[in-house]
Amino acid sequence: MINWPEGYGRRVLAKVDSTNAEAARIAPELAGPEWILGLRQTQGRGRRGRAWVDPTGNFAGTLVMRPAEAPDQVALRSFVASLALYDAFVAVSGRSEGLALKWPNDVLLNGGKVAGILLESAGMAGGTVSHIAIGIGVNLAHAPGTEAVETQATPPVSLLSETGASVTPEEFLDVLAAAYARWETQFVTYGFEPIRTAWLTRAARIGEVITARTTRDETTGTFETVDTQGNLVLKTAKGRVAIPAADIFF
Ligand SMILES: O=C(O)CCCC[C@@H]1SC[C@@H]2NC(=O)N[C@@H]21
Repeated sequence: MINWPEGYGRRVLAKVDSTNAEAARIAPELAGPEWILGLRQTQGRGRRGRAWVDPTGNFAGTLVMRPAEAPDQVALRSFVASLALYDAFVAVSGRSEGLALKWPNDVLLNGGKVAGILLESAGMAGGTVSHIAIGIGVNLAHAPGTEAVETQATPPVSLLSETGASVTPEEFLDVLAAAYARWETQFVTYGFEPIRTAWLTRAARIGEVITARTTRDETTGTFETVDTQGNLVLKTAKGRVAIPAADIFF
């Protein structure tokens, strides 16, 4: 273990249903932030109720924390985690070429999805959440087949296939945890603005026409920015639209 960040716990499980489910189980007893790594995950879950396919050799991990914060503040952690992932990929592959962040919380490598984040929070008490689970899945060694993803979704790729970098989940955790701790310190010290600025410099398709799709509707427009609440801002024929949650299609 190299440079493990002070104050963060680390547990490695040989087999788990979902590291996010494990996070919810251990949250009540938590003394401080804790990383959970699942070497084998049998019921990985993705965003919007989708399953997350997790072949052995890929990274499945969750950071569980109990910040005394309101839900809207907590939700901004997906940008913190995206930046940490970006830095971790640069550290393990030695390059930033081809890396980009896709709103709200995917990492792209050479145009394919190499990592996704599922942020879950629970248990409001006195206006703050009782815990958050930042679940991170990284295709280190294997990309799931395109049959595992929706039509028109960004095709999955793996770090190994795109860069030749062979990294174990444990090695990736060490690098990711250190990177996350650095961005988390920025966030709690200076707020969302430096995170937002850094995220935008790494954003995919900024200034281009994209489509944001929810279960109810679809909006197409020019990707202008991400606002101070983390919303996607599209310039459309009807004016500017701020979108809090959606899937993006290029
Ligand atoms: O849909 C997405 O892009 C988000 C995928 C998140 C998957 C990770 S794997 C570790 C953690 N545990 C889960 O059950 N899901 C997340």
